[in-house]
Amino acid sequence: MTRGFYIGRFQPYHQGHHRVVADIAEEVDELVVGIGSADQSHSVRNPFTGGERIMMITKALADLDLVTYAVPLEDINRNAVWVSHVRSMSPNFDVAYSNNPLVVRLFEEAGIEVRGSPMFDREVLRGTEIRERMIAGDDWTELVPDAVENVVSEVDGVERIRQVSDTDVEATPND
Ligand SMILES: Nc1ncnc2c1ncn2[C@@H]1O[C@H](COP(=O)(O)OP(=O)(O)OP(=O)(O)O)[C@@H](O)[C@H]1O
Ligand SMILES: NC(=O)c1ccc[n+]([C@@H]2O[C@H](COP(=O)(O)O)[C@@H](O)[C@H]2O)c1
Repeated sequence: MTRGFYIGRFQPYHQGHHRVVADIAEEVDELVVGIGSADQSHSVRNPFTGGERIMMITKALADLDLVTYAVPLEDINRNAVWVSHVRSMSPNFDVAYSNNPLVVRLFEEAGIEVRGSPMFDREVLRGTEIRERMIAGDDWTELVPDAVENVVSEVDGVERIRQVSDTDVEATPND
């Protein structure tokens, strides 16, 4: 039995992540999806809460023939103990999947095997691109699984990211 661990911010969970998970499913029996920066929300870079990202991932992965666990992970301000933090919150895992150089380094220093994954259609399949399209009013829905589109709609996510991306409205002078 092999259990994998795939970490990301998933702001939002998109088709690139989904392709990676489908590939990982060929290599492991179970997968922990670690939702990084789970304490961050309501900003342009991190619009969705940990709970909203749990919904996106749980619903998007429902059809996969793979046991998955979505685990929210708050950031901590000490990289040297981050892997211990992850381990304290996650089911045990045998191999971690990431392309993030800091994450790779921290897991390798902790003696955990790390595997990279190929990038799919990275020109457009990027959280940053999707958030920019939401703000601009361009079509972003084709870049995410249907389940994610539904969650964004349920939480009024497009209106939220547009509102928080706005600069302060000038106060009207009284005199
Ligand atoms: N299009 C993609 N194809 C394959 N892997 C991807 C793709 N986009 C992101 N990943 C990988 O998924 C993991 C989590 O990514 P993350 O949540 O930061 O998404 P992102 O699209 O890079 O987001 P952002 O643009 O918000 O930084 C990382 O290891 C990242 O390399
Ligand atoms: N010290 C820490 O809290 C720490 C260290 C390394 C990675 N992380 C988190 O892991 C996640 C990595 O995901 P990405 O590969 O999508 O950047 C991010 O949410 C990042 O904040 C946190």
